Amino acid sequence: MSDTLSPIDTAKFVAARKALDYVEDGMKLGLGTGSTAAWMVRLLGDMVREEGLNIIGVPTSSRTAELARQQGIRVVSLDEAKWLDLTIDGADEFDPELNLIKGGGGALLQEKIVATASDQMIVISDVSKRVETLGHFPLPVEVIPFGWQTTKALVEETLVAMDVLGQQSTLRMSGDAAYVSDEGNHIIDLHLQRIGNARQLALVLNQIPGVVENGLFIDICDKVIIGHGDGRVTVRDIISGEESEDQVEFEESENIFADLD
Ligand SMILES: O=C(CO)[C@H](O)[C@H](O)COP(=O)(O)O
Repeated sequence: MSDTLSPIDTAKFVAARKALDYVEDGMKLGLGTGSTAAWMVRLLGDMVREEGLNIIGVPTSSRTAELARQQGIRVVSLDEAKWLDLTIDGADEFDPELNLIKGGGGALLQEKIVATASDQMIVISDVSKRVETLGHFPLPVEVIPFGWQTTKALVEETLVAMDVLGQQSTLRMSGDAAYVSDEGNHIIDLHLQRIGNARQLALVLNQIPGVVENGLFIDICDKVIIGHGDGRVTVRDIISGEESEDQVEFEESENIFADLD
């Protein structure tokens, strides 16, 4: 990877960096999954080492657990932590109400459980994920392997009955085999283009036998930190309605991307 950050990497980096302003000593933190969240975990590791913070992390995937441990962050299960102060995670899309599509990285089930068990969820994202209406990004639906083809057919029938635009669904693959989540499930991606009523769709999908969870996060996210390619961040809080802007300064020499795989 080049030593110079691309605008998209800069945007993700500054969003991740800004999120750490909300981390306090003694917090129990939900640690998200994906490239933006991975950079947040790396920066959090630096903070824990340099400032000696007493932080407990609950990862939302085996990948994040491994990274957090490598970074010297104390990792516990959600059952051990019970309730979290804050979860910081990425997203595939967010709308003006801060409803989200998540699960592009296949970790939506643990991500939703962890975010819901937190006092606050902050999403960190580059500006490209901001949409007026959710649905351009394929909506992931996690299903149990038993009878997954029947579940897929039922999901498609449901989309037709709800008159949702675009009713195609595909089984997510990992090479030649079906993708298997950390919980041993498969993922069906729904290619919808536009989700008119995300709240209703989220509820209806979870009524279908075989569906474990869907990637619509409704009323879960409290704040979004949007990174821009020039180092600016916009912070939007859904509860206060406030929006603020800041500039995150960093040296190219601290390019944490340079040693990523
Ligand atoms: O939901 C997720 C993983 O299941 C990720 O948060 C989402 O896919 C965004 O990833 P990235 O930060 O790499 O763009």
